[in-house]
Amino acid sequence: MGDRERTMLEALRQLDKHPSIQVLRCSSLYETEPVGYVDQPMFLNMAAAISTSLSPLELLAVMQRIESRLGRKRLVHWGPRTVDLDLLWMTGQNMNTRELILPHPRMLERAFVLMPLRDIVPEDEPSGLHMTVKTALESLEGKEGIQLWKTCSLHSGSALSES
Ligand SMILES: Nc1ncnc2c1ncn2[C@@H]1O[C@H](COP(=O)(O)OP(=O)(O)OP(=O)(O)O)[C@@H](O)[C@H]1O
Ligand SMILES: Nc1nc2c(c(=O)[nH]1)N=C(CO)CN2
Repeated sequence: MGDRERTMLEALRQLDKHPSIQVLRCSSLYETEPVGYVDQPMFLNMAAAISTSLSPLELLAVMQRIESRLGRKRLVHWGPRTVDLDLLWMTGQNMNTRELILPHPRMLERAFVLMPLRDIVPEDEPSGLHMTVKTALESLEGKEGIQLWKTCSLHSGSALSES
């Protein structure tokens, strides 16, 4: 909801500003048809690769603080929201607790996750997933509901900008 692109890039800037987080790569932005609860406007989705010394739960807490600072509102399950930050996976970390499941349990079913991920995950990168992002994407339907919105790149000095 709201200025989706601006909110998303601000979330990324706030992550990068954290002393223990560095945003390494970010995908293009994609406009995607809503999945799950379909009677709502299009989403913008993107993926970013970060490096961090934080534990998974510490990172999740940072992400949730950023969501609330940016005025996250969600009135309907899987419905419209201002911003939603999900942790997809962390190398070497598998967990299944009430607060955090890693890798994210629904990521391989979601073209709106896999298309942006494909931009930033090298094809041969061992991810800890049981299949590559490319294979998962090939086996999915519904990719037609996803359009490139804007390319996005990281520039030197960690200033995030679009082109
Ligand atoms: N990998 C994960 N990334 C983010 N949140 C997670 C993860 N695993 C479990 N959670 C928990 O899920 C809770 C609900 O998250 P949220 O409200 O963002 O769900 P959602 O984005 O609407 O749905 P979905 O999880 O299907 O994308 C969070 O409070 C968090 O504790
Ligand atoms: N297109 C799209 N649909 C969704 C999304 C999303 O990020 N993009 N997130 C959901 C729950 O997190 C539910 N449905």
